[in-house]
Amino acid sequence: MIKIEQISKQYKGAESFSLSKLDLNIKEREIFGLLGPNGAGKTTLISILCSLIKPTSGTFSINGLTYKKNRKTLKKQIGIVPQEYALYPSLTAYENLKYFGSMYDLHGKDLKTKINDALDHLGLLQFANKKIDTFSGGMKRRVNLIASILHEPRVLFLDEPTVGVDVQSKNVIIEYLKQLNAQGTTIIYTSHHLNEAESFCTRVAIVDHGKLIVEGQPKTLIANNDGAHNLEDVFLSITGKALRDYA
Ligand SMILES: Nc1ncnc2c1ncn2[C@@H]1O[C@H](COP(=O)(O)OP(=O)(O)OP(=O)(O)O)[C@@H](O)[C@H]1O
Repeated sequence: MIKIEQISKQYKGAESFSLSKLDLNIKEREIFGLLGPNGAGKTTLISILCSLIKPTSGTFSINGLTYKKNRKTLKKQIGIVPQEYALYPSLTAYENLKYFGSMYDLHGKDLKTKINDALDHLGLLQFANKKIDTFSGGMKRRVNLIASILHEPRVLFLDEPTVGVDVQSKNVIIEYLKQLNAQGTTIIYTSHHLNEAESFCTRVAIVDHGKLIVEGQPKTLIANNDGAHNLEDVFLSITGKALRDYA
């Protein structure tokens, strides 16, 4: 479904490549985890796949469609949950979602039902008419997620959807994503929560220094890595223990 061929990215003015000749295939209905240390290139790859930025070289297609030729069709088929909140703080949750829905030509009763259903599923219906700036981090993450799925995308990209949220919110988010996946949505997400990725993802890729290091089912990667008991052991054995600070 997603075919990535030899994607490289060098940001303007940067000395090195943030992605280097990366190849990857993601199948329909997968829950695919992009894992890697800080600065590995995960956000860069997701941003390219969502056409927020252009690759320096290489190509990709989603469902056989490319942004160059099929921009409008593709835009309707994908949903994006960015790392930063895309919400308007002085508007209510409902007003925010109405706005995002209208960007995908959703209006009236249909939109209202979709918004209320999603708010209900994510435990937010009673807060529908409260302003976003009164919401906790976990509540904002859940509204951010709803904003990206109202148009029922076939592929959903999420950049660290459970960062900075409590365990309760995290569980609700993961369960909702599993439900979307069971209904046919392909999910590609980045995370630093390796326990979460191990149980949530059908397949993961570990990237480091802009390169794909390994990919496979979590259980296969664990079995193939001597002495590894879980995905975190695999991750540390592949990426090492050195800190990855950058500024
Ligand atoms: N706009 C930019 N201009 C220049 N360099 C950038 C830019 N955005 C990212 N980079 C660099 O590209 C590399 C990959 O960054 P990226 O944000 O894709 O990593 P990441 O794996 O998502 O990291 P994190 O886990 O910290 O979010 C880093 O070295 C980063 O400094």
